[in-house]
Amino acid sequence: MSTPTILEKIYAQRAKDVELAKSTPGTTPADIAALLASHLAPPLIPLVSRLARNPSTDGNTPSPSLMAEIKRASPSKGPIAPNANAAAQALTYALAGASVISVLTEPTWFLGSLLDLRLVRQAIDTLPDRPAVLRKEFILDEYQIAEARLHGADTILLIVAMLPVERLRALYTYSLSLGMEPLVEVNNATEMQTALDLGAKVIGVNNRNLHDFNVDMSTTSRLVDMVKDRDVILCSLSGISTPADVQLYQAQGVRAVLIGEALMRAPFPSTFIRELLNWPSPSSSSSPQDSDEHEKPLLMISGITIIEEAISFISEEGVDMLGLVFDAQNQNEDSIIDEPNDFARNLAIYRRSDPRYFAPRTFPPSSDPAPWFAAQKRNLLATAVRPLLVGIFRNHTLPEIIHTTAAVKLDLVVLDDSVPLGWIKHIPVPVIRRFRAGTDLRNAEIALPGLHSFVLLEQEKGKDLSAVVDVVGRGEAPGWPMPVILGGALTEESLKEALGTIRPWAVEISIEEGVEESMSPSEMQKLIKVVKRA
Ligand SMILES: O=C(O)c1ccccc1NCC(=O)[C@H](O)[C@H](O)COP(=O)(O)O
Repeated sequence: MSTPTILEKIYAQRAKDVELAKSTPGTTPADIAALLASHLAPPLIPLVSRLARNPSTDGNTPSPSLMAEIKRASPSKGPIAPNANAAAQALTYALAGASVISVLTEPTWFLGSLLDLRLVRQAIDTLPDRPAVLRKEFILDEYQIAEARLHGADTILLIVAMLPVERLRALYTYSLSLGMEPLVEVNNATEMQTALDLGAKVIGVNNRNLHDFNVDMSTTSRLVDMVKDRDVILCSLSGISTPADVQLYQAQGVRAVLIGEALMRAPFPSTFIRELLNWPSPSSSSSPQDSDEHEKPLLMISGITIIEEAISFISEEGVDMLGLVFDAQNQNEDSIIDEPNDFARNLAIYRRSDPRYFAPRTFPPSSDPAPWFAAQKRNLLATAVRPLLVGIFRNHTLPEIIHTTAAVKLDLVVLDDSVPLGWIKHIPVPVIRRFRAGTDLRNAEIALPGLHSFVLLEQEKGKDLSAVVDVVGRGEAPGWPMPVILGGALTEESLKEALGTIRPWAVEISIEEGVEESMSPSEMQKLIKVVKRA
């Protein structure tokens, strides 16, 4: 009897692993099916269209898309990066422009897990154009496909060399039934024909022979002609580590490259990715308008409670956001909260007479990948409507907030950090969450993506800026400082210092009377000047 190859060994071990999982209470096939039927699998994105878009499709020969792999170890190389943080690595790949994150979930030889898959999905879930998540696995049973879907994969791998054709077809069909177009892996012309006969839309040629570990970079080149003029995305997998590898495949019509080891070993994966794929750095692809807007902070005047005051501020040039206070415990005649319909009527009349509200909408100049808060800021900066109406709610119930937001046609809502985070999903406009910078913010859910869109840090009288510096410095992702709106008790000096160091993207100046941070009209004018000159 011949010694089993590594692929045969992995197959045998995985078959045992699957049987064990299937017989474990809580993860039986019936359990997984019930969880899927309860809508517990997160939403999918389609692999084909995600792969077809890449960060540099402008040129005549578009760059291949990147499928970036999380690979702690391998049978051929042993440990590569055993202590890697799968979620952080995936976020880095995504922000560098990867179209797919490939997650090896095999535990024995690759040190992967379903937890890695789930964490990867979670880490990139709130990115505006997130990469697809691939469960890179030795799939031999429908059970593994259902597991993949439940844990957040958008696609799975099917290895032609490992499966009898009928099994391959059954698994392919099952994956499609769950909405996932698989990546079908081949290593020679016979396997390529099998993949084509299957109707696979995404075919990966593995340059590595999975029986003997031999890596032959011309494997992909030899099979390119078999997919010419077909509706197939051809990918090249394994052994890719230099720009020359990518350029050669690009010239041959390869549309995606899957890279594991070289990325896991790169000290600076983002830079490495840009060099490898010859992608421009994100800043140079942003338009001057974008960078100019980023430098100049927006001005938010808040604390307005009276209808006439609001209308007069709206007509004033230079105010970007207008904060209207709705305080359920402090109502008086003519206040906006008492007469939201009056305000909405007046506002509608005003808006009809103001050409700014009919200015053509501009769209974000750049579709560079960005994490949640940076993307929210970018989207807001792209809106032509100024001033944006911001409702500052105090002591209200959720239904009251929802009703008033609609009645007054608010663009944004400010909520205190004491308000339950869960409310945010139900409020129909983006939410600014206000935190007091004087309190201990280390465990506050400031940079939690996916709920509030913006963070307002309220400076307290007599305190230095260290708490704000800390929040900004910790950032929302590696290399991405946390964008903040700065408000509260600001002086000319502290504001100048903040604009130079923490660079808030907006400054809130409150004219509300009777609160600790209220200021005289002359103080307010001084602060406005500082913001406008920034
Ligand atoms: O990588 C191995 O040693 C290996 C051995 C046996 C079966 C599969 C194996 N790797 C899986 C892959 O296909 C690669 O992880 C993937 O293509 C990335 O390759 P690389 O860029 O060379 O890490």
